[in-house]
Amino acid sequence: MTESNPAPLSDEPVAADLAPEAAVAPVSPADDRSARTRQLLGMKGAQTGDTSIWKIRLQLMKPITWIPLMWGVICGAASSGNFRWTLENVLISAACMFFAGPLLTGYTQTVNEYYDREIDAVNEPYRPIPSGAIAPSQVVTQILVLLAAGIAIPYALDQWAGHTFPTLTVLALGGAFVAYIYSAPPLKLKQNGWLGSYALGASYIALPWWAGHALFGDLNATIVVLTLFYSLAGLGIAVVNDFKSVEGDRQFGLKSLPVMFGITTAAWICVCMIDLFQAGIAAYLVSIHENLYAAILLLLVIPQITFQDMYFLRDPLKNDVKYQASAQPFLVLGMLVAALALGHAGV
Ligand SMILES: C/C(=C\COP(=O)(O)OP(=O)(O)O)CCC[C@H](C)CCC[C@H](C)CCCC(C)C
Repeated sequence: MTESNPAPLSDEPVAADLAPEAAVAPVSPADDRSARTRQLLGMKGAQTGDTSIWKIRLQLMKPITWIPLMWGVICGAASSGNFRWTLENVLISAACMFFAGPLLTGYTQTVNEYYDREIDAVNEPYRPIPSGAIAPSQVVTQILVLLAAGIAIPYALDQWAGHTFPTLTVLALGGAFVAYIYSAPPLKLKQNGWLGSYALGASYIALPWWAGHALFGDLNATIVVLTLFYSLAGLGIAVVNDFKSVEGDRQFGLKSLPVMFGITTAAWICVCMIDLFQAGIAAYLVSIHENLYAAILLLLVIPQITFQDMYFLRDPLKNDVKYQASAQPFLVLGMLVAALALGHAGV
């Protein structure tokens, strides 16, 4: 069975029997605690065996992945140049972060888990659907609830902002659509390494940025183009995520960059994209005379290059998670620096 020709969508738990070893391996109490936390956050190295349906539902939504989207909203609010520290603005921003993170990213991840259940039975059999912890029909209900709430809140925020054109609602609908075609057949963008990774990078950097910007200011073409450019660095980050599943991806015909180019070349493509596109944003900041912000952004790229050299390029398969944990804080801080510069320049 290949990814391009996926299994019929039955209501049966997919593959508890494909991964019996995951359920019986003995673990120490410390390992057990860590595995449970990883399970709840939706991280690699989790364990099976949780019986609470709410914990399983949360695990499907991968809370760890909400953070970049929530951060993107903050960047957008900063780049609008209009954010003021009032209680109302803080609550409104929190509502925007809530729909971008828990609701729509939660929806995205749940859709992804649903359509990936066959391949996950090979790559990560401890995940909720392949381990049999939740039935696919329950997952579909979860997807619909998250989607409905993830559209209702931006609609309310459009009313608050007095938008004549419902920008936030349209962004949410567009994001939900991209999320769907990313994971679901027939398009399944993730099958194509370039397209899928760019969709992911843009959705994690540009879309929430646009939402935060539109909430407090006017979303204009310059911000749209710049953030789409920034998303090419996000593409590099997205590819880092593909090294862990290279064997299963190859087996299921998914053309991720590591599958297409091999581990070493793909790792170099990753780091070049991450570094060069951040540097490109810094160059733009210089061009609009935001030199201090540009210098800070470039300084934040240096530790990322260091971690690429120390961890990622030496062994991308072993050090992918370690690299992300070490380098990503600098990348996301750089996003905020760029956003503040744009807000300061009144772009
Ligand atoms: C499902 C996603 C990544 C997981 O991909 P993959 O299956 O390759 O990796 P795993 O093996 O680790 O599962 C993320 C896909 C993102 C998607 C293209 C679009 C996201 C849309 C946003 C959530 C919408 C935000 C809207 C906005 C207005 C804030």
